[in-house]
Amino acid sequence: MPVYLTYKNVAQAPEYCGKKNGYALDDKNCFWHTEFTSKRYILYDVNPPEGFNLRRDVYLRTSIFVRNLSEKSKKRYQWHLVLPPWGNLYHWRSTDIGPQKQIPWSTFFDLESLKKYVPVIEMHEFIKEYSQNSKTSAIDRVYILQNDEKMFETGNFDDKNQLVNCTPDALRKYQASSSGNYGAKFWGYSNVTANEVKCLVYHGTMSGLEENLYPDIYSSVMFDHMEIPLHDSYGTKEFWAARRSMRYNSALYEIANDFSQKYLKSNDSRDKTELPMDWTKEKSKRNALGGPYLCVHLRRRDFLIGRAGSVPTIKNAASQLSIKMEELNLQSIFIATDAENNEYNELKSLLNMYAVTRYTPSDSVKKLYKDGGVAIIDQIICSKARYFIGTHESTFTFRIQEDREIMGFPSKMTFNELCGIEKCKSRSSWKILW
Ligand SMILES: C[C@@H]1O[C@H](OP(=O)(O)OP(=O)(O)OC[C@H]2O[C@@H](n3cnc4c(=O)[nH]c(N)nc43)[C@H](O)[C@@H]2O)[C@@H](O)[C@H](O)[C@@H]1O
Repeated sequence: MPVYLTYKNVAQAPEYCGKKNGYALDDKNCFWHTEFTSKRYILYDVNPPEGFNLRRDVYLRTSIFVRNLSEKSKKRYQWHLVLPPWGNLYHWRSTDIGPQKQIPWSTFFDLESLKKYVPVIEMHEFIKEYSQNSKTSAIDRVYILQNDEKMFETGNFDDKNQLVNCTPDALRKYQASSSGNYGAKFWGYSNVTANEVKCLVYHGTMSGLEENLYPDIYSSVMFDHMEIPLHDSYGTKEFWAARRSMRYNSALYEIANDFSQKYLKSNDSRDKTELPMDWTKEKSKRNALGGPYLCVHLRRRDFLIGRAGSVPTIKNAASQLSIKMEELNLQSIFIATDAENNEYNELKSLLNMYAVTRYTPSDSVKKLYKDGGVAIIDQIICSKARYFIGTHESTFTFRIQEDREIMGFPSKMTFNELCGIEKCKSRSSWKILW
């Protein structure tokens, strides 16, 4: 992609640029200066093992960063955030629904809502828009962000933003071709390449990345390992505005609502869980009642190994849930879980004095919305329960808690966790700010 703005002023354009109608043509590709002259694109990717719900948090950090860039640049540049397609996540194990890759954000989220916070475009739109007449979209510069490994040795925790030589290991994914162009198979697209790849040791918050953008030179910059920069504004009004813009695909709400009406006697208007269509019209409230059921998010699988102390046995979970059900005088329990069937069945039989249910998607729902969509349906159902109890330090649980904060539940009905086999750990409760 040529650097449109640099040569927009013909007087400044190098001699070797062709000139036409008072504008300069790019020397390499002879692309015309068109309406894209001030468009700038930020792309990003995340460490492959990270799960769906941490990735959603990385999106929040990045969207706040891009929105701030737009505000600072005062229309000189139109900053756009390119949404990295979803795919190949470790936890998405269903094999009967075809490959789960290059999934656009619109499968899971409502793009119009996201756009009310920051201009976003899907990767496939970017490829079309950016490549113009060319066969490939070459991102101008890619930064591979790296942690400062020496920080703990030296005890120096100052912010860091330092270009370093890339090790062959860091560059493994970015093989350079004989033309010097890097073809990384970005998200599996063979027509997306990079002109330059740099390694950057980074320690600090998102806003510090700005000094690496050089928008007069580059029109597209990508950051790999975007999970490394920290939030500038975690828990602030700005954070919550970005979070509120993350409404789900309306079809997922419909599926979740149909299920809760049918099996959990839930109804938005009676349960006071209605929200305005437009998230910017939402107002602070604490009167949500929720449907007459308790929802538990029971995280298993890798948590049983990596976080064995902070998750309960099935027996113990059942006993914690029965105590709560009695206290709340409820009859129905909804279980959101990644547990194996035998664990779910054991829990269900231990709780046989209650109506225990979980959401099982039809084949067509699975095919259309994949494992990510099914996870969101579980999250929506939990977000509307009278009482929610989650799993310690699961980002899946955190996202449900945030949705409940937005809907206006009393905090004590939301910030609850199952105690693990060791002991109950202290809970975090990040309350909404308006
Ligand atoms: C400690 C870290 O924890 C992180 O997990 P954690 O935050 O729970 O949450 P996630 O990062 O979302 O990863 C968990 C994934 O497992 C599935 N999953 C978990 N619980 C449920 C559920 O109740 N219903 C459905 N439908 N699916 C569920 C779902 O695909 C979800 O994205 C891991 O991603 C990291 O790799 C790491 O292990």
